[in-house]
Amino acid sequence: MSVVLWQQCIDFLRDELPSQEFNTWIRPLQVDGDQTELRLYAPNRFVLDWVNDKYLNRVQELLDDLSQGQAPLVSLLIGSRRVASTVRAQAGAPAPVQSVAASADTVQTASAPVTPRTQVIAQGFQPEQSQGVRIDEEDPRPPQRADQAGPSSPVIKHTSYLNRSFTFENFVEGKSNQLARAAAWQVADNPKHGYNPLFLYGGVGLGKTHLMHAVGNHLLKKNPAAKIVYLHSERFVADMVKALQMNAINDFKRYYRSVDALLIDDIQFFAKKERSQEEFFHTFNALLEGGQQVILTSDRYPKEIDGLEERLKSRFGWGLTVAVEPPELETRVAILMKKAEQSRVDLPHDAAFFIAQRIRSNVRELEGALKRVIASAHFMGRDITIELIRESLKDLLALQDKLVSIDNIQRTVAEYYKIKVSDVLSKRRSRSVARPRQVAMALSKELTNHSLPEIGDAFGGRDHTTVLHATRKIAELREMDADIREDYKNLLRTLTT
Ligand SMILES: Nc1ncnc2c1ncn2[C@@H]1O[C@H](COP(=O)(O)OP(=O)(O)OP(=O)(O)O)[C@@H](O)[C@H]1O
Repeated sequence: MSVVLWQQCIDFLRDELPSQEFNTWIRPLQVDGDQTELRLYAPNRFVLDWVNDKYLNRVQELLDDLSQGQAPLVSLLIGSRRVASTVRAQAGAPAPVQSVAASADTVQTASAPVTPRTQVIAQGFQPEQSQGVRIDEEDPRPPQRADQAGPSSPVIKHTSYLNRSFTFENFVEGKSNQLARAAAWQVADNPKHGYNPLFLYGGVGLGKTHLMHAVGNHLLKKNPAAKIVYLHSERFVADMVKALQMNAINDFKRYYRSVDALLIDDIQFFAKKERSQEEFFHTFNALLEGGQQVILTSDRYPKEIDGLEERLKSRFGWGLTVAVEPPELETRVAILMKKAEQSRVDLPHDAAFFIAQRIRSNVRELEGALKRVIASAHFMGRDITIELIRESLKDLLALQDKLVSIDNIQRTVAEYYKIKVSDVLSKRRSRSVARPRQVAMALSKELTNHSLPEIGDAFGGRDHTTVLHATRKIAELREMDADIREDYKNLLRTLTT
């Protein structure tokens, strides 16, 4: 009964919270219980503390409302270990918190510290030539470390593929990546915390790979002998196929199970590759059981990756799953300033602001634009000014302007809210039309270089004060109303990528 109640409760939370928050904190909670008790299992302490702090009161309120005052006792636990608090949900009453004794745990174990005595970093597994193909699903031999693998071991190229410039120091923190950075830092600095696997997800070029490498680099700094393996998931698949062809699958298994930390990028590429998923599943389990750290990235939330086995999706949720969002304007400016500083280039603040205002899609594009500007300044022997930026990014800026015309914004908003463009332009004042119109005006102000009177004109000849009012109203609602916040974010993404 309490589980059913919980399902109803999360439906409300899904509506109330921005999807990133919901996915990070509420979705990973597992649940069981009976008439009198509802047990919520957080995958680790980080999630537990956060949920306890931020959402438990609301959960109690909802449960109380839904059960008409008959809410069950709510316990928050890590895995199956009772480490936190038991909270009696009572309508209208503040939540009393009592300590509960610890019981034996079963699930999440902390990852081991990086073990010394292994060679540096290898990008991937290189099988020796051998004849025939024999596929052993399970290798009965215990995993060996790469340096213990003996003369018949695969040839492992000890080449560093970690990008040494992707460090925490070079990573600019902002609202959009704060949580991901904090989680990555925890893993890097204190791998015993048990955030294993760390799963970072988000759109292209937003810093997932950078953060992943930052963890690897930090682990290496603490222990230069650690074996940190970074690779793209396509490389894992290719290695596996090669190992199968060369009858070296057991070496493959041993190799990947011998690492101190395995960093795999863009795991959405595993989708629909069943054999690779199978192999990865065993590797992943072996590493987790051995307390070795796993870090994964993907372009979307794991449960939303089509063609990925359920058991993998569910195991990814054992650790910590965090989103990296597109950076907001201030962070984009800070990133540009940082990159310019790294290149020892003098970038005036107004020039950085100008670029950041126009290039909004992702950090990779932002970096690309800055590189072009720096190259132009260098070749022409000129300082970086807004004029120089306009010249060197002419095509890019023209494209951006074209993409985000007021027209396009009106069409996109109308489509999003399932209303007609003519409604957006009309004088109708009903909420279902007026709010989307205000959103479209606010987006036009943010995404185009048109003045308030020009925007007013484009919206059926309205006064500039109406546009001003709309932008202020939407800014206020984005702070207070999760739906509008989410809508605005989705529309921004659609219009700028
Ligand atoms: N917050 C940041 N501070 C500094 N540099 C950043 C930040 N975010 C991203 N970058 C830079 O942007 C570029 C792209 O980042 P990265 O490769 O990590 O993106 P990604 O999210 O892994 O994208 P993809 O999914 O395409 O692999 C890198 O050069 C990285 O250093």
